[in-house]
Amino acid sequence: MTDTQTRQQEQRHLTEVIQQIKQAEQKLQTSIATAKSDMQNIDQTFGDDVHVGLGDDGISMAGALSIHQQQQMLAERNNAWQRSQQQLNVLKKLEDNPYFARIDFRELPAGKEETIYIGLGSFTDQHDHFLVYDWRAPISSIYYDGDLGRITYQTPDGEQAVDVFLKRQFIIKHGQIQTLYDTQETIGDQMLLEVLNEKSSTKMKSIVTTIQQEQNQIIRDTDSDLLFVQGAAGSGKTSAIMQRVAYLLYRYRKKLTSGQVLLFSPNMLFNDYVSQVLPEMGEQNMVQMTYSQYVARRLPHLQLESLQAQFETVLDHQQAQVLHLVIGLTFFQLETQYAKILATGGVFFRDISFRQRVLISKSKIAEIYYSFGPQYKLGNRIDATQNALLKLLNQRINSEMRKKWVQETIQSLSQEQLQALYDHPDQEFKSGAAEEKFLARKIVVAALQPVARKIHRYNFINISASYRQFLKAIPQLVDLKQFAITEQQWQAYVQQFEQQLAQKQISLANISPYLYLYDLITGHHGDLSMKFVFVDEIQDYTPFQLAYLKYNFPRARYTLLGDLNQAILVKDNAPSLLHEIARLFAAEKTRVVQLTHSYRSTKQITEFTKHLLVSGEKIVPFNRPGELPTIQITASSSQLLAAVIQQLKVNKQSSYASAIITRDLVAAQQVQQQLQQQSVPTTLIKSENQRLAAGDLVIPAYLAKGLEFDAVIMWDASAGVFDSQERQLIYTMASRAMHRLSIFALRQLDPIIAQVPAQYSRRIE
Ligand SMILES: Nc1ncnc2c1ncn2[C@@H]1O[C@H](COP(=O)(O)OP(=O)(O)OP(=O)(O)O)[C@@H](O)[C@H]1O
Repeated sequence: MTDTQTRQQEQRHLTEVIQQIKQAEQKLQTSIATAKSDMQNIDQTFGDDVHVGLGDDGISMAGALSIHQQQQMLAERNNAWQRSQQQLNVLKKLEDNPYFARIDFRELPAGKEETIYIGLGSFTDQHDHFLVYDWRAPISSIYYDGDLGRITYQTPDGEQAVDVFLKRQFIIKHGQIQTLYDTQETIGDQMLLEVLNEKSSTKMKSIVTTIQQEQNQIIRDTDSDLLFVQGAAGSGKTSAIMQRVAYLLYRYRKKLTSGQVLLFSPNMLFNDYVSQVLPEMGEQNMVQMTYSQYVARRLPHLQLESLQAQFETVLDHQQAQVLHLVIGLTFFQLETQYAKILATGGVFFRDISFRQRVLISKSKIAEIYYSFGPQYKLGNRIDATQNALLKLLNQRINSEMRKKWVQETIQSLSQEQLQALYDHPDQEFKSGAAEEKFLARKIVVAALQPVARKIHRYNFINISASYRQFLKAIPQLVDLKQFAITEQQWQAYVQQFEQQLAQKQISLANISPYLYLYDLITGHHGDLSMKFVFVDEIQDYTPFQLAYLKYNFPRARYTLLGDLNQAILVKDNAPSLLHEIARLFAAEKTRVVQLTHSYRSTKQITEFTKHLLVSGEKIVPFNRPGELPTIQITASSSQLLAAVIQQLKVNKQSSYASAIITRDLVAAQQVQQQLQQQSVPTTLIKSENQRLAAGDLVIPAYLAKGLEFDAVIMWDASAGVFDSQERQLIYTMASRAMHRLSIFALRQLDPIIAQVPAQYSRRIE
């Protein structure tokens, strides 16, 4: 067959499939219309384009949504009508672009020839014959996993071998074939090149048509309890997460809901950035939050150190040593062991007060708590204490009823309020005294309600005193010398913690051990319903945090993704992180995957950025040609500004949106102001609670994490701006660029950038 004939034939097939899809759509629409009239309310509350946690009035709203709330919202949307609506949405997408690949194969040893088409979702005709296979169906993996010839894939009944003799890829737009390629390779480079050449957008896209073999391993892994993915910048880690969630929702449909999948993301901007990927694939978003949100939500009265402060805090050597202990796995284990000691002492309590009087004193509570024998576990002990306290509270009702305030309250009530207290109108009493007693009891019980609620919520535990006690006990629990810390240094740390707490502040390093102690005392078992937990940018987590996450979601399987070369918050700790995490999981259930290919940037940019690293040689650029990154060193600040303005213009001419990335927030604010004075409009991204805007941005490095831009302008990469520890920060900034990277410095270039061999960049004089 000639190329033209092939194309015509494929177009005919396409048109035929689209026709059938349209018919199916009509049918579904009719049945939805009927169901819809029954379910008006749900329709209004949970419209299909409500993305979880991302209301139109700003992302900050999502900050208030707890995991539980997000889960509920997702569950409620999971009703039959919503599912039909979802199906319809998938059909609408298929109508435009039903499939992106065709595979011809024969099942081995002796099957007959078959042709299948693969698309975003499955579609069958009236006879249940598959016209399009979902990309997540078992058979579809042969598209991603191998070349032509013998390939095996996993079916529910075990491994199946096939002989593949045609692999065809399509680019279809609005029902028309734009391009088709027959390919020998796993996924043709040409198709990938077309996709990667596209312009950036404020929302991440799905990569379903061009998933690479090494990425497919991650997406379809169902065996590991811990899947650890180390991948270079731009290697598709985040993309793989999104595809993996979609895959898991398909693979375990009916057993797994999107409310049982949780993604910890680096910041809220990132949540917004990835918010469209799953809906685009016809799936609901999973629960998403940042680690800070997760922990801070539990301590609303304390102020948690901000992302900016965390990034900008500079520690001296001694402080860093101490911190090293506090964020480590050893500390987690120490605390776990410490819980055993708590059965004999070390838990502190608060007085239970009522109307400015102590009702049950802390010493009384301690006496009750420690009256239970050693056989009581901490969780049981606190519950037994709670019961005893509630009983005591009950006993107080009678004596309280005789108090003056009760009489005064009764007298102050209006007739209406009084009536409301009776069990029913015209309630009879033996005597006036009996009636008075009845009313007094009602008043007292109502007034004690908040006290009972506090007891139910364990408000009688003094967690800060208990935690302080734990910190003070540390020198007895561990040999500080092993951590190169003196006892004095440790005391200084404890003192600093106390001072912060007195001001109602807590650092990110302390909040997790603080909460963990509370959990141990209360016997909190974590969220057993969460089945999959994803953590992106794992290099910015501490081993303690990861151990604590595992404690909180004990039944979940974990996918942890990161790039140890991009550790910008937890400096120094990255190399040992993998080692420490591995200790939390059984070795046979742990899988480590390395992604070495980098797709985001042009070959020239990746070649340049990998030389910023000490051992970046393992990074393999994708062969997408572009310009060399440029470096321009100016003699004065005004020249620097003028050069950047010029670069913005040049980028605009190439239809590139630019991101000016600065080292920190102060620099970003200054740049934006200077640009404003020159009437150059840019959007300053200064907080993670903002949304990404189209057009040119100014953004500090720690907020640019995980994002990408057509053109990156690295602002002020002059000597002295970055310290020698900030190689990874520079790498993160530069590796955000997809098509163009321009570096600007004042007078002298930063030494880390200066040591990149000259052939990888172009100097502009
Ligand atoms: N298989 C693929 N097909 C098409 N595009 C891809 C593929 N893999 C990755 N990309 C593209 O490469 C870019 C980088 O991907 P992604 O953001 O997932 O990488 P990452 O590893 O999370 O990067 P970083 O660690 O630097 O944030 C994105 O634009 C993504 O769409």
